[in-house]
Amino acid sequence: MDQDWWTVLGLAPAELPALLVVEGSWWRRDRERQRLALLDEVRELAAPDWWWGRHRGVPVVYACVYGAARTVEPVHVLGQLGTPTVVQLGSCGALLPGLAPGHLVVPSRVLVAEGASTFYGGWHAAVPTLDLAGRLARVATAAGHTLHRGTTVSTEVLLRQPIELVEGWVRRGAVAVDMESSATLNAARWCGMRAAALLHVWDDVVGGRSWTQPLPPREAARREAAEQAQFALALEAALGTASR
Ligand SMILES: O=P(O)(O)O[C@H]1O[C@H](CO)[C@@H](O)[C@H]1O
Ligand SMILES: O=c1cc[nH]c(=O)[nH]1
Repeated sequence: MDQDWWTVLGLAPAELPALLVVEGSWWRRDRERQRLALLDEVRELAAPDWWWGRHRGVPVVYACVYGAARTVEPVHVLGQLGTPTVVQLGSCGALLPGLAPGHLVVPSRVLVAEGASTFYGGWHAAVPTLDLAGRLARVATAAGHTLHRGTTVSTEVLLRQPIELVEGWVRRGAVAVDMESSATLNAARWCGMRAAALLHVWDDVVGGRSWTQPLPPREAARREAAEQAQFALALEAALGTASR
């Protein structure tokens, strides 16, 4: 271990989380309110924005950390402490017609277009743990969500996605773009964790509909419902607990 992270975090070994859930979102306070409602005994660790709690008695950490550089931090630390599993949540932009707002995506492979992965030995792509990705896909489908599996890409910056860049991602087979998944998967492999991602579709990158444009009410409601559902699906898939 590269530091005494127990002391740094203010965490006791008996409290070791069985699961880390990381999420990328601009709306950190909203996500925390929504996600932490499913946990008991919630407290913020000494690392700001890293929340510890119990789900059905099982210790879990939730951190809404935006972008590759931040998402690798809780993975790096909790992975070294012995947390076995991490699930990445967040939104993604569609690179393929047919991915509509509120659909869910479980990446089967994630292209690296961010800067954090190389520090963890990941250069071109990252892969999730097969059985965890499979479980996420199964619980999402069983809950009635429209689910896509395939290659995605994780990029470094949100506001600069010129068409030449996007076309390159599409040529390499990516169906959606987010900003964290490849970094989380590569950092998880570095510290020996099982890892997978569950994203919800927001914008249509190829079609030119930005996430800044309001969606029609029905699509907006479907997107919000998918976003809301993601955390319970992750808990169920990773811990085997049905959502309450
Ligand atoms: O970081 P990811 O999950 O890619 O999400 C990013 O994309 C969203 C907009 O589509 C923003 O909320 C931002 O957090
Ligand atoms: O990186 C991202 C994430 C969501 N939507 C996008 O267009 N890009």
